[in-house]
Amino acid sequence: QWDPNFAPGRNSIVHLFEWRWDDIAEECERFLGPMGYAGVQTSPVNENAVINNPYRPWYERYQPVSYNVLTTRSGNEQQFTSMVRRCNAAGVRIYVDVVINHMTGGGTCCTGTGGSSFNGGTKEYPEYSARDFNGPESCPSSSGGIENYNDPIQVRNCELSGLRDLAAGSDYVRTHIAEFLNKLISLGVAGFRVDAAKHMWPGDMKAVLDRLTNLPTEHGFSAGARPLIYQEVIESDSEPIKGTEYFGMGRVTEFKYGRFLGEAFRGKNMLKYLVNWGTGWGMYPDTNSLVFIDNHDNQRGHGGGGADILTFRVSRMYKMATAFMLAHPYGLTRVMSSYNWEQNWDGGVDRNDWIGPPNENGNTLPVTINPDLTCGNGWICEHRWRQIYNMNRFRNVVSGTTLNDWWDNGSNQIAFCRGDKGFIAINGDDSPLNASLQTCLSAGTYCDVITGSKENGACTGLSVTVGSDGKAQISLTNVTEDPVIAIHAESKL
Ligand SMILES: O=C(NCCCOc1c(-c2ccc(O)c(O)c2)oc2cc(O)cc(O)c2c1=O)[C@@H]1CCCN1C(=O)/C=C/c1ccc(O)c(O)c1
Repeated sequence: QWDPNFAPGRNSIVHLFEWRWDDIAEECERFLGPMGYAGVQTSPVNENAVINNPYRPWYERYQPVSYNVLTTRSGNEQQFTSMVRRCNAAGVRIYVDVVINHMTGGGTCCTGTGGSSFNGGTKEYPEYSARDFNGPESCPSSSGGIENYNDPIQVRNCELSGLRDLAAGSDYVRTHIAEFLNKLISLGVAGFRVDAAKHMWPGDMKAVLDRLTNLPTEHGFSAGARPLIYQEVIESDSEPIKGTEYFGMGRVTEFKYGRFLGEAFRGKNMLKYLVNWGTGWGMYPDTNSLVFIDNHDNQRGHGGGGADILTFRVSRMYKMATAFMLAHPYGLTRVMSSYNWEQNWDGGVDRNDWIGPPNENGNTLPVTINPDLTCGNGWICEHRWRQIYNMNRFRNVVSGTTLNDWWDNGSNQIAFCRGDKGFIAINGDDSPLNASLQTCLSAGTYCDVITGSKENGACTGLSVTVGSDGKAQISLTNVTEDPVIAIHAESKL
């Protein structure tokens, strides 16, 4: 269902992509809890195929081998269980990325990350055998693979990029998947990101989710709470399958969000048009949508969104777009937290888009924290960038308010209030913004949370003086590092 089961006062999920369980547990206690983040999306927790060619790619996590063996390069069941408890105790929920549409590739063989044997060729896995998979009787394509994305039957019943396609119509498969998800719920997980949901019949998805238990009260959930579900559906204007088919089971990833914001902040669309951002732009209703600037797939240049997706590599635009996302009331927000890899552009394609997490001989490196609170060992930690973690707090302070007092200069300078709790101004023009604007805040001096924070009763960055009429002189040159000003009720001196 659609409610994230967040602890009070928290609003955003962070995708700690490929992080180890021990590191997530530490991060919940030392950073995410104290900074007011609401939850973590983890990488898949169940055993996956060990792929050595290319060497241990990120997408090996998306080739399941077993549901019963919770051992991956992020850690084992004991470490996962401990992490969920520690994060829940810190007020941070855990959402697991679950891959339930398929198992490994047909050519993949023979050992999983937990040591299990399997054979993709013969469709033999520890818990599944050939009869549990779709074959020619249900897949209409000659190759057995998805050949035509305009045929919803092929998209659901044929093999996605060669991956063995589970027959989710079978009672055994539905029950086995539900047992896997219920095991995770018993460990304290608050919900699931359902990978490749577009490739599952909505009816099969519903049959599985109807088998799920309530969230256990001993993990701090209210009685009768149901797991949050958000389903990955990469829509395309030309494809018949739409996210709305999946609204009945939970939220759906809204890929238009990152595409449109990428276009706008890259200057392909004027920021003034963001005045009706949300359903006004044809995006899903607020309660059905899970929104993000980029994700693990489209930050690599493919998947839903193409070349306009903003990532950590274009950090100035990325921070502007993220500030807008976290300030705006629309959608359940997810912040991407990436690792670095050296791109190798060759004819418009990154030949290195497969590269897995920082590692030594396939063992994922721990996340190290530098004295300036940034991460080392190749982890980018966007969620630890001051402009982003301060805007996460902004989102918490303004929660429950609407968007009001929109202002723009007719092109790329915009500003708006959130009730009487927060105010943001963004300058996307190549000329300075210098105007007296309505901030909707009470008179006083406020710390700008983009250039700094309010610490020990003082502003470490710029401060803004609001008059008794709620107006303030907002001055944003276009050459500053971050052409954004944000102030809120808790950044007042
Ligand atoms: O070229 C590739 N794949 C073919 C084009 C991308 O198609 C895939 C899509 C896909 C792409 C676009 C769509 O509109 C769509 O409906 C599905 O979803 C997947 C989901 C998985 O769990 C595992 C996969 O291997 C894929 C996949 O290969 C490379 C090599 C194998 C993995 N992979 C990839 O590119 C892996 C991509 C991938 C993996 C996990 C994800 O959650 C995801 O969104 C994409």
